[in-house]
Amino acid sequence: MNPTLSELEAKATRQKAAFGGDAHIVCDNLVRIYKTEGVEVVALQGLDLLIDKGELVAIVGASGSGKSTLLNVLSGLDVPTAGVARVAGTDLLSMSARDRLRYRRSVVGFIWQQTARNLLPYVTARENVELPMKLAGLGGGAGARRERAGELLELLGVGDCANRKTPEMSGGEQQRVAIAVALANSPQLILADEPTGELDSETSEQVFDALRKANRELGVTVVIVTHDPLVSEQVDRTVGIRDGRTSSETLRRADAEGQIIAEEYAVLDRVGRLQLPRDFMNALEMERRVRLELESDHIGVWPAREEPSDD
Ligand SMILES: Nc1ncnc2c1ncn2[C@@H]1O[C@H](COP(=O)(O)OP(=O)(O)OP(=O)(O)O)[C@@H](O)[C@H]1O
Repeated sequence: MNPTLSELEAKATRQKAAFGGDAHIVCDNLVRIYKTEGVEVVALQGLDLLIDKGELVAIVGASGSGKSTLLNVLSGLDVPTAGVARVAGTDLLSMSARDRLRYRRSVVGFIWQQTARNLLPYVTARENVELPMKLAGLGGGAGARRERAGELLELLGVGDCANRKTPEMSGGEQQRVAIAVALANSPQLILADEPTGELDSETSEQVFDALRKANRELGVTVVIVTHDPLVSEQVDRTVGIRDGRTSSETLRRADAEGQIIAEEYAVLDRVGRLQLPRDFMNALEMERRVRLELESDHIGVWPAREEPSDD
């Protein structure tokens, strides 16, 4: 017997609910199209991504691949054109303006690459950290806010900068204070767009350590967009984005001797699409079509056979 319309609807709803389950971040077929002067740019082309609560994930990809667009969507700064984007159960497409403000103030914390964009220049580090609590009406009274700001600065190794104004700190110190600012309202998620981009390698390491500390000690989920191998090679999972889609994932784990083993995977979406690495395709001159063969434990991918020519 054919299923009724309501049975089909129930099935579709079940399938929709199943994707991502209770993952902390769910992006399902996410699309973001920018329109400027009649020209459309598809920055995200059906991106799928799941991140669990408490993960520390790096996002990498060539310039223009859509990394910042994704981060802007997750931070609530930008609204996607279509698809699903959900963080901690909050649907980022259907939020009211009021909910968006609340989301940006208390669910996510954001760190920009430009140190100057993260902090107010004319107040101290401690006052910078107190400010988001004050604006959100959180953190108790002035005394409690002051105490929390001090604790966060200590945790991130910049307790001695508490009474210094922004220009009186190094770039790395400013970024660590920026992490404290982002953590002020106890967010569930920290997003950082190239947080070590303007720093030398030693200072980058201190900033990355501060993010790792926030992740491990406070249990905050951390997503970092980066070109910095120091960051992308030290997280448990690195997600590669190509042409507005997740294309690869590198997972790292320690073996029995404590050596870190990194394995790179291509991402398979729900309808079976995957992106072959461009250098693999170039090496075998694969274009337009490939031949697939199902083996007992893998699928073989071969360049298409040469078409016999007429002459
Ligand atoms: N506000 C905008 N208006 C029009 N097009 C935009 C806008 N923002 C981004 N784009 C375009 O969307 C695409 C993705 O940009 P995005 O900034 O997300 O890439 P990215 O991977 O972060 O690059 P980069 O590493 O250079 O920062 C690019 O083609 C970019 O030109």
